[in-house]
Amino acid sequence: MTVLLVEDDASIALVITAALEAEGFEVTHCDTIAQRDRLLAERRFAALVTDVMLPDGDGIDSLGDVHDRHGDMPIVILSAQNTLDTAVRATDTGAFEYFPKPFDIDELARTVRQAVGSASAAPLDGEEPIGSGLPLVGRSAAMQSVYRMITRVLRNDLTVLVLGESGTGKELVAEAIHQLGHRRAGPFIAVNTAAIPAELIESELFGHEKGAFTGAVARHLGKFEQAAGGTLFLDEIGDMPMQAQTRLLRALQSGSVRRVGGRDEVRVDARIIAATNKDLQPMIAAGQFREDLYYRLNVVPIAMPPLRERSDDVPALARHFLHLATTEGLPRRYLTDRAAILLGQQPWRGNVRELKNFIYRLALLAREEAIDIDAVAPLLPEDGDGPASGEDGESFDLETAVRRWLTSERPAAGTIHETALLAFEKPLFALVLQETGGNQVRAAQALGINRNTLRKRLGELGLDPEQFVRRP
Ligand SMILES: Nc1ncnc2c1ncn2[C@@H]1O[C@H](COP(=O)(O)OP(=O)(O)OP(=O)(O)O)[C@@H](O)[C@H]1O
Repeated sequence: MTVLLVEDDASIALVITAALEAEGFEVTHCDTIAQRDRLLAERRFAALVTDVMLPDGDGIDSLGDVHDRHGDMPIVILSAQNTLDTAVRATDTGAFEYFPKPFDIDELARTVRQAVGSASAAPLDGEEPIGSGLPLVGRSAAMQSVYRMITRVLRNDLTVLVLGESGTGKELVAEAIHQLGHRRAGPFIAVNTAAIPAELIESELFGHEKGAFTGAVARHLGKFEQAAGGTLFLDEIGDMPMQAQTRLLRALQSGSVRRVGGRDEVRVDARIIAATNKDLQPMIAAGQFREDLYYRLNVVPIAMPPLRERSDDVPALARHFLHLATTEGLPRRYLTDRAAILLGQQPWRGNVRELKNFIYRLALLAREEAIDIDAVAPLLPEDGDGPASGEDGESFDLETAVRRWLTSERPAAGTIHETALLAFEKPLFALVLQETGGNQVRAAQALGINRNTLRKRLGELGLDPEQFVRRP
């Protein structure tokens, strides 16, 4: 993957090139806006990194519609003018990140890597490898705040608390911090504290000595020790029993653990990332979560937005998962824009996890290579809020009715239009006949069809006009 670097200061360009190459990129370097535009017209780049003050103009103002034309190419802007104005102008271009000079060169390189990772859900045109770089997909403003927070903790060992509803990607964030951070050579150990029986939590986390309790046939290293040199991810921290919370707090405070049944304190060298989908504040108030533990863990909070608050990420996520499904042996499929929009309108109460499962199901069941709304709609959960309503209530009702019909009938692909018209005709004719009191001549006139056609269709649909005749 090649990054286009526009920087007229040769020494800065050299340093940035080295850092980007260390991140695994190839770099094409140029000094001017004119060269930049020529290169952009010629080929695709994974990202554009540009200075602002260039010999032939302003690197931001000259961007014009570059972002529109290269929608999936992140733009990273470097500037010596640390004014709010430059920052705002940079953001207006759709830039992924704005770096005031002087900046941390490694952070810049990682941000580019991350930006490319997040843009990697580009349409399946086969040009951009998907899944490289950061595994997190989504370029919404909400996710950019998340990325910014991630970049801030990569070079330190500050404890991170990832908060958010189930399925929003909390574990993925923990993995990203580990993978991109300075502990990446060490292990990433994840432990779901909610899944371990209360009486086993301590031995799971801190280990036990041989004979510490019945069944402890050998010494066992706990997760803290297993994570030495790496990262320990404590998931579902809000579900931890009180006693284990106390032990955990002690370990965090002292920086050491004692194995169950052991005497010695063993120093721990693990970066701690905790996560929960619980709202800890009320739990603290109710005495269910230790306040001091909360402050220990909540050094750097990262709040994961629910998917419904960043629905502009849904199409990219959906396409990303379709691609993943292909790599796992499911047939190659792609989403039409209409289908992607329909997906973006769903509430996704189970967040990204629900969307992911849905897309895998879709990839499995869709018969056509192009997945359009007719393939999506029948699989949508029934309790979904459905597409946003139109201005007037009636069009909304109709849309809902059609969607319900699609869900319940599930007509075979290739027959939907015909089946839908048949399904629609019957109640329509019945209603009009009801209005005309079974008078077929007036009904045909109102419908604007030939009387004989109406009669024939009524026969085919099994509708007896007699039943609508009003009797005194
Ligand atoms: N931004 C994203 N880009 C790509 N995949 C994502 C993203 N967010 C979540 N996923 C995927 O969605 C699934 C759920 O994510 P994850 O397990 O990280 O959620 P979680 O918030 O930890 O959930 P829980 O609270 O239930 O443990 C995973 O398969 C993950 O890979």
